[in-house]
Amino acid sequence: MSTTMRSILVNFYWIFGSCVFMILVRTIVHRTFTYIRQMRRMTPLLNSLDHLPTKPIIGSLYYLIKDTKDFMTERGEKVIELISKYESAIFWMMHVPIVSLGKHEDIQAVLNNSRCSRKFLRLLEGTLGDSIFVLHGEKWRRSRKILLAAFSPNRFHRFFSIIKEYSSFTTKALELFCDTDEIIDIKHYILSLNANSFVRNISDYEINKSNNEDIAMINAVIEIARLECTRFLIPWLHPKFIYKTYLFFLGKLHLYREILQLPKKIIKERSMCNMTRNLQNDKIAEDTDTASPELFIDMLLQRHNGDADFTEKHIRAEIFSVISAGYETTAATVCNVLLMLAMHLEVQEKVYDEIKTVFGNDDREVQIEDVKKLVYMEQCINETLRKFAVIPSTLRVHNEDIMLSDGHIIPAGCLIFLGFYLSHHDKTFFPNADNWDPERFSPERYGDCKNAFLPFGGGPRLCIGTKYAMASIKTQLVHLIRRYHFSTEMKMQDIHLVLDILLRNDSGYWLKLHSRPKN
Ligand code: HEM
Repeated sequence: MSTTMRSILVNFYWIFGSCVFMILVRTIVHRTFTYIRQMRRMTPLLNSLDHLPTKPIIGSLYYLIKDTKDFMTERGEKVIELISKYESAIFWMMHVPIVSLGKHEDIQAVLNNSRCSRKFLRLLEGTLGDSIFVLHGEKWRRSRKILLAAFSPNRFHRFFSIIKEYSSFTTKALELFCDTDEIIDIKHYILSLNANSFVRNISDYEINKSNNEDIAMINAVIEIARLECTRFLIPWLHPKFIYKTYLFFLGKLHLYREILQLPKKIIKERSMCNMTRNLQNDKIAEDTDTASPELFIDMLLQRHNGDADFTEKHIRAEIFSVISAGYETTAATVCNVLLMLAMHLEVQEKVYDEIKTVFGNDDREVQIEDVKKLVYMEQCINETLRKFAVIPSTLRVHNEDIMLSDGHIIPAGCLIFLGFYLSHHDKTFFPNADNWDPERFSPERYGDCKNAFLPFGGGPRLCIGTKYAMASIKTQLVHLIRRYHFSTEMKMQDIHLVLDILLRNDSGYWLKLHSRPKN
């Protein structure tokens, strides 16, 4: 290399290096000043709220780590233990203040405030991309409109036949363990039932059990939820670069590639299928262009065709988000209900009697009309969603001050933690809240606790899958309980709850299956 060339290169490196350094210093200085300015305004308002125990620098995180053998699995209980002592309180995740709300009036006031956003979820961009969870404003409205259309009750007929198909397949697969002494963890069967039926419902795609990639994506969703939660609790992991380095050292970077494989395959297979159909039949092509398509994936593809800004990346993000929001929440609820029924045999018999009343001695298929008639079963599902709120909390940010019911003010820009779990354990509405008692949701008593029961959130961002989830859970339970009587040796105190984005039971769902008398 000539000397001139070398000196040009050296100069280039110097200039480039200095620029990067300047940008870095500018960013740090800018962030520090913004933080100090924000804190100056926030501190007097925050000081009027109760404070969770805090240590310098590390904040309340110290109390989550203290006496903890495994931060990943024990933090759920610790967070709940810490914040459940207060109706509203402030806790510091290192330098970030978070206001925790547990009173339903306050939670609902924030949920109903359409100006509260989930900006913090930008953190999850790497995982969720530009999907409904991360979007706001007009883009969020458009995404929500598509999802509401895709999951509207007039499409339930199609959903039902798929859920029925997989439920009866699972019921048959469990035959192997019936009337044996074997105790099985039902979770794997229920997860697979829900993953398969959910993906088929949104896209017609069949998860290939022999294909490791499909299964890897499903498993990766669970692991990523745990990692993202750790990232949220430790603000030093918020910058993308640091988080990626952290993942690299944990050997977990591949998970983020894995989760996109299934959406990619779904899009490819569906696009090819639509192309073949259109070639074969021009009439169908016309229909797909004008009418509202049947499947969620087709709705996304239609939008993709008519909107240059809605790229394939957006479709992947939407598919991934809806799969992660839909299948595991529903599966966890089915498992929780089965475990509760196995622990409370007299309640299980009442549910069985109700199934017999609705279906008679007939082993006929479940119809949509049947779902409404399963009133007592719904009480059991609601009580389970109360006690084990699958989504135990959510977060919001607001750019204006908010006044709480007790007159305290949450300053603008502060992260707000909405504790559905705390509201579900409020003793004013749910006496003996630790007990599992479906009678709380009996028609006579439901009015007393309705407002404090928020398993699907509320306000403009109310869960889109509320009706779908309830119908799906009931259908699965009918198939299983009609065929098997469940028992367990597990006790309430054996259930170990782990918190990430969902609240999971980490101890498994260990059940024994006994056959019911055939009609
Ligand atoms: C038992 C099952 C389920 C529970 C407990 C549940 C719970 C929730 C909760 C609490 C929220 C509000 C989160 C927030 O306000 O930040 C939510 C939002 C959402 N849920 Fe569900 N969900 C369930 C099933 C489903 C299903 C089956 C779908 C599939 C369609 C779904 C799709 C969504 C979507 C897309 C949102 C975001 C809505 C938005 O931001 O506008 N969920 N869910």
